[in-house]
Amino acid sequence: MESATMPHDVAIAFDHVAKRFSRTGGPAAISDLDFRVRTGEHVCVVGRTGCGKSTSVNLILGLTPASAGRVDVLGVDPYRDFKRLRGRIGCVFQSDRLLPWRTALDNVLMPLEVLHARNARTESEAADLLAKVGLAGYEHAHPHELSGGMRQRVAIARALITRPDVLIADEAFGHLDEVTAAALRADFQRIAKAQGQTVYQITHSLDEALLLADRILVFDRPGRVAGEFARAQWEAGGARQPVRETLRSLIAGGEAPSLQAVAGDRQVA
Ligand SMILES: Nc1ncnc2c1ncn2[C@@H]1O[C@H](COP(=O)(O)OP(=O)(O)OP(=O)(O)O)[C@@H](O)[C@H]1O
Repeated sequence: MESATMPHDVAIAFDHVAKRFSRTGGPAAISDLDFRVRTGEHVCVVGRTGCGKSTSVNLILGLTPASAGRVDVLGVDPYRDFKRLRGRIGCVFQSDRLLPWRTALDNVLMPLEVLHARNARTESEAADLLAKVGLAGYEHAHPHELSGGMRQRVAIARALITRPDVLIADEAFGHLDEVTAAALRADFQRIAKAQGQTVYQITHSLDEALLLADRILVFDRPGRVAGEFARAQWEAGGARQPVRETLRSLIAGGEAPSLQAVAGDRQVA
């Protein structure tokens, strides 16, 4: 069902969402998540282990229902009406999840096959995408012939092949060596920005969040937003390190010093 109240410039909305896995009570995985992601915005979510980051991804993907509140993705309730979101959300996870018996090109084309949209034109688009992520010439390689970083590049191309409105990345670069991760992050951001995609990215790396995000959300246990920062806040002269420290403090679950106080300590204008 189309949401009547969802503004057009909002791609993802969590409206006081709670999630419990046990029907008989038990602790909440998410207690009260309330935030919006604007169309075309790149939001990175950070937070300590068990604060509900992956559960929020599963809610966006309609894999599990909210216990209370409302999740809205592109004006659609993803749990009740996921068929309306098919092809509109691309995902990259920590493990590449490639099918080992398929070539790189055939792995990229998988989402289109599910949509019955594989044809000569889309095959050529898949080859172009592989080239965009630096894999020209590897179209017919199988996953076992590729390095971990190359396999993750195939997974990124697969996430992009349907030209999704929303890209989800859940620890997508976390297991790669720093040089490979840096190159992949740059390509991922360049392509997503060029295509105007909304990105919802989970990461454990503050450097990654500060590099890629337009806005950073800090989650705390059990599943609530403990703080948020917009790029302008850490790009202001000298503010990057104070923001970093505030993020660290929020993630640790301690009392977060006010950003102004931290900046003031360091005599930041
Ligand atoms: N299918 C499930 N059944 C029961 N409990 C679950 C399930 N999935 C997650 N949880 C619980 O929900 C809470 C949040 O888990 P989640 O995986 O979303 O956290 P996370 O922030 O992604 O953690 P991490 O950073 O370690 O990946 C945890 O307490 C976890 O044990």
